[in-house]
Amino acid sequence: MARKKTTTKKKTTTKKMSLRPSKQNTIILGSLLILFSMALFFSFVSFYFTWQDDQSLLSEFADRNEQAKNLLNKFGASVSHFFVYKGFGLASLIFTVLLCITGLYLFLNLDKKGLLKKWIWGLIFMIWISVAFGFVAETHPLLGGLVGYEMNDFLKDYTGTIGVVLILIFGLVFILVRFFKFSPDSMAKAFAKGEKTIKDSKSTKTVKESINDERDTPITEPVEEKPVVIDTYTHKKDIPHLEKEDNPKDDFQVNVPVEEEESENLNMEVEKIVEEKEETDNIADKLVQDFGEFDPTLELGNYKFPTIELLDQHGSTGGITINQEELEENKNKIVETLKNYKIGISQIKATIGPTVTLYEIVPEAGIRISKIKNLEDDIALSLAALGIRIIAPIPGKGTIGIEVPNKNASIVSMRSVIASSKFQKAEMQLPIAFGKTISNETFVVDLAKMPHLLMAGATGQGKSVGLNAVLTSLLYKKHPAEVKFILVDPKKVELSIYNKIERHFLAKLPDSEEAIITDNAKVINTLNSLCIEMDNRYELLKTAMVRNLKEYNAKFKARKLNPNDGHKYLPYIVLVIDEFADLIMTAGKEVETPIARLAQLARAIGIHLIIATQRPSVNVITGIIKANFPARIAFRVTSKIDSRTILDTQGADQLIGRGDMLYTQGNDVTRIQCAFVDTPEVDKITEYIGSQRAYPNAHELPEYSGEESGTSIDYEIADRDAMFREAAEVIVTAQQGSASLIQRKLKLGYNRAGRIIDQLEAAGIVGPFEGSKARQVLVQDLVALDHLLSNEGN
Ligand SMILES: Nc1ncnc2c1ncn2[C@@H]1O[C@H](COP(=O)(O)OP(=O)(O)OP(=O)(O)O)[C@@H](O)[C@H]1O
Repeated sequence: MARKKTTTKKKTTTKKMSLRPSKQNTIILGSLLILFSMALFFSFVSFYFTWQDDQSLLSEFADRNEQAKNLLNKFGASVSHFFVYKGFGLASLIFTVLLCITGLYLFLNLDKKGLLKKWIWGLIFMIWISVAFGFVAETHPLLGGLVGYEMNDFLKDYTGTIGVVLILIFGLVFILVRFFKFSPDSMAKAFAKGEKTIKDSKSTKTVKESINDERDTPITEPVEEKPVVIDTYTHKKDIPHLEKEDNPKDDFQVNVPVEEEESENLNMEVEKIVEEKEETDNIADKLVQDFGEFDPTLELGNYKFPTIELLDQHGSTGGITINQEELEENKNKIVETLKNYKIGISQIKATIGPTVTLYEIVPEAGIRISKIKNLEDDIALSLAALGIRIIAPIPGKGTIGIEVPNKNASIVSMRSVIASSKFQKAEMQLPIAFGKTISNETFVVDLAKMPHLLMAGATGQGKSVGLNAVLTSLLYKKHPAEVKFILVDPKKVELSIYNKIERHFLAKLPDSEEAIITDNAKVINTLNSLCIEMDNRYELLKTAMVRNLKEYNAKFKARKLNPNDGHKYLPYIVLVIDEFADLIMTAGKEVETPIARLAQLARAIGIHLIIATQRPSVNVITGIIKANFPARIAFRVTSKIDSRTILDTQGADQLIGRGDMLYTQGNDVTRIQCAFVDTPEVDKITEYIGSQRAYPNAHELPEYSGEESGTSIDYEIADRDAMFREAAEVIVTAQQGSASLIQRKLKLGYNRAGRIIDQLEAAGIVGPFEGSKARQVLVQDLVALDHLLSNEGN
């Protein structure tokens, strides 16, 4: 086992390395090219002075006793012989320059767009120069090199001397026009400029003289006042106007066009200077250009999403069968019952859902709504049906709704909701298809928006199926890189089917064997670890200057965040706790506090909680939990009080069970028939996913050393936390040794409060860890504490 683990770890590191090499390797390659080009340059230059002496050594390269005079010894002599003598002669130096430029581009990681152009022009220069030298200095082979000599010879054989001259002139013209951008115009301008600058120096003198001589007022005015006006406008446009109007003299007019021409030329140069691209954003652009956006799914690139065929139809063919007689009968009974109570109906309409039919009635004018509401039980009695719910009035409509269960409820299969286009096309971060509403519409919500979910209902009413529907929805929509689950299952059997996808979708503490947590003590550690993960994620978001996980991941994908600074793609984490009541009964505040903290703060950083409970009593669903779980689902409960505890309103007590549920995310309550997914189906899905290539391990949560690990630590007095004394006073005053108390009173983080508790234990102020109970406080009062602490140093 251990062996297996190490090899897999190695694999991941090599994989990670391979993502980064380009940047480091280009720097190395760049410096290598620069140094190599320098070596070539020195070799070539010194070759001109030493080639005669070294020529005899060329054939004795391997002989160590022989030494060449070239600055780079035999290497220099050989390479230069090849490049200079047998190659391009003096023009070979251009090659070293090109090599050096390439090295610099790589070393400084510059945009390599212009590099190819430089090489093409460099080679054209090399050929032209070597041919030119070959032509003018035929007897000096080192100037033109063998290439120059041979090409010259070749051309001469076919075109004669004049032909070679013409070809060389054409080459020169080509280079001047295309590379140096020479044109007859620009040459003429350059000449004119030369002349004018000479003239300028003369003319400024004459202007000054002429100012003094003749026109005093028209010239002194603009000279003194106008510059102030000019300052507020662009110089280029205003100066000419003023000067032209006021000074029709030739001397002034000459100055103006010269300036304009200069600015034209300057404009040309300005266009070339486009060197702003040095920000991280643009580096990111380049990275995105080079490698594309970061793809978090790449590590499991071949991952196949589960297919719809893995899910059963459960006998439902999608349509709902409702008996027309039943409809008519129910309508008549409703109308009659209401008539008995002197409530007239002006209109009635039925909407058939999978389990219930909604009869919408519009009462006659003047009828009080509360009257109908009070008749709920009577209507139920006359319809002889359980689970009647009256919605008076239906929010957003001017009608009163009466929900009557269908005699033959149809099952809403998970398959039908997963296959629905509403779910398939859902552009949500964490889409969940719960089931179908009363009007037979697939109900899809985004867990990321909820942002946490509380599920409650009496036993056997469909909670576990509901949890499976949530998890299945996510498995059908999300890649293993995008979401991780932490599953807490005190019943040990409900969620164990998800073990198969441990290395794909589950997250766990570093040292734990099982990914699915069944032990309540471990839940505390996991929750605290999640709190650390939350703090870490907030830190990452802060440095990335984004507000939530979505923006963070988008920025990371666009390669704007450097993995070397600790940034990484952050998957959503969904914590599912089945049987929360059990947990809160055994661990109490120790779970409630981290859960509340996570629920309050974790929404922005992609940690979402789903807690399910059988016992919806107030000591389980406490105020603090309720306040932080706006999205709630109630399956059937046994009493109105339970319904109120979950939903803050009654109604859940009138559900018919078997997945009939009420969903609220604030004010509105929606009745939904939960989609049914059976254990064998989930089994097939997890099998399908589990048989595919997985990550080496389950996603690791940050390490959390619980309070129990600190029992034997002997803390030095000097190492104590700055808040140690305050914490000791809080604990002694309250006579309750718990980290969460310190945390609350002193507003400290988990880790710090935990450390202080350890230090208090080491100082003998509190007793050892006692599981879910608070530690015993060993100091009676503040006087005793003072005494203890002041005697400590002695
Ligand atoms: N959406 C549904 N559609 C049809 N039948 C359902 C649905 N949900 C639950 N049932 C039926 O109710 C039974 C009990 O459901 P489930 O196991 O989810 O209940 P539970 O609330 O989790 O119970 P417990 O709390 O005891 O675990 C299921 O075996 C199934 O037959």
